[in-house]
Amino acid sequence: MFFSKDLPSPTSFFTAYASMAGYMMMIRSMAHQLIPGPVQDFIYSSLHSLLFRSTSTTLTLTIDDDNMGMHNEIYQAAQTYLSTKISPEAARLRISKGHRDKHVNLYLSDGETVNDVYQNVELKWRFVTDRGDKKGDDDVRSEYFELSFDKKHKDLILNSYIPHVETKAKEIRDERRILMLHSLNSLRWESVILEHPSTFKTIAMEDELKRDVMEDLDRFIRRKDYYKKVGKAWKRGYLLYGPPGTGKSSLVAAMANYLKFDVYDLQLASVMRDSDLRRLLLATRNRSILVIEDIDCAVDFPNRLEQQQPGEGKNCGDSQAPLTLSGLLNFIDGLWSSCGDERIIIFTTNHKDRLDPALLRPGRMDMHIYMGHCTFQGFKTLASNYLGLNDTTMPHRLYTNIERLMDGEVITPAQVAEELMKSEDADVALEGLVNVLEKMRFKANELSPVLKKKESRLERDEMRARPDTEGSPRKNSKRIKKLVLFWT
Ligand SMILES: Nc1ncnc2c1ncn2[C@@H]1O[C@H](COP(=O)(O)OP(=O)(O)OP(=O)(O)O)[C@@H](O)[C@H]1O
Repeated sequence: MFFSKDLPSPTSFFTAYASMAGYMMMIRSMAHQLIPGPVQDFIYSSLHSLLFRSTSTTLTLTIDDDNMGMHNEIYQAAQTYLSTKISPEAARLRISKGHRDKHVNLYLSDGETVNDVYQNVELKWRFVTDRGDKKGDDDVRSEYFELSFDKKHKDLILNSYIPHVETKAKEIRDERRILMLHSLNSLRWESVILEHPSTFKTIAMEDELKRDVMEDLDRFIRRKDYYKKVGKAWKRGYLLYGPPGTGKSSLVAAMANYLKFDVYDLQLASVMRDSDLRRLLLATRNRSILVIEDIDCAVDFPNRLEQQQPGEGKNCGDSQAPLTLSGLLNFIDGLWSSCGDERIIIFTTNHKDRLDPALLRPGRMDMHIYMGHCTFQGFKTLASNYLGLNDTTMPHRLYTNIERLMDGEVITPAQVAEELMKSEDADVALEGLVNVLEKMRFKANELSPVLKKKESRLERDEMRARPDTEGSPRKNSKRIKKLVLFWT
């Protein structure tokens, strides 16, 4: 039991307190002078973690944009992912727009937070701008995200949530991506926005072939690690062949839209030398499709060699050497494909039989795709595109007629499209198509097999006697058609 007479008097209490505080101040200022700053920080942080470690259940990951001098892909992914999760209450946002962006992009600004939920786990993102010790010195500024969540979900977040953020970010980027068409102008790539409407949904092709092509593209995109493992460059080659107007260019555009890849339209007729080709190919970007159209007539390689001036090098390794098919193929298989990722090359031709065997040998083009005349299935796709006729509702009364007349040998999809565009009234447009089909079939039946053979031989001889050159009207009209096609 205490008696009030045992307690110190207020005067002696305050005297003891004052001298104690004095000692503390003295120790503190001595510690400041004697112990170096970093050691003090270490002591403070150790004490802090000792005192508070056991009480905190939150884990905070910091994600900055530095990965040993390279970009940190998680930071980039977080930035894109969070831009779609910004709350309407956010008070400060950053705004930017690239020259290829259609819309402005919004990003979190300093101190702004985003709450997210993943598999019932609550997460909190915060964007931090750290200006370092020197206030106002922009050079020492670092920016990073903080991701906080309950510690017990650490494995889920690292192994499942972060990959989820990366996948979502890729989808968002792909969706936002503006495709470009690069064409040659005076041996330089000139770029315009590629807004071609063709997709795998709108293209008239047999369903099975369409599925095969899409699966092949998907597999190619998925297999980055596989290509690395087997030591092959991550590239894929396609040869599209078939008569004019069967959709080869449309398929190129559909592939570009599907993959969100830019298109480089390499007009070989304007490239005369190996060195120019190398420079142009090395200037192409990843995630792109290189198209060489009409390869059978675009590159008259034997003629180029004949045109070679005396004294000009003949070796394809010589930068002044004229372009040769083997030079082109070797370069595409070698340096070009190994110095970039996700490259696709497409050759198109109306005459596969005229191609150099070097192009056709196994392993050169991974997939040969035949684009043929319009089948009834292809017609239904076009009727849906142009007239809005849906296959699942009651078929149009003329469908039976059209199916009988269209056997995949008489009319091209381009000709069908032309007929369907003549009227917005489905009855009128389809009646027009039936008339055209009947005329075509009549003409085809009229020609006896002997006559047909003779006609195709005559046509072939005529083509041989009139080789395509850069300035020929046929070539020019085709090129103009292509440009119009791409730019509309
Ligand atoms: N398979 C198809 N599916 C949808 N539309 C097609 C198809 N084929 C042709 N078309 C239509 O016809 C037009 C011309 O087709 P496209 O240029 O793609 O054919 P192509 O086979 O590349 O012809 P060419 O061999 O003359 O270059 C396209 O703009 C498109 O409207």
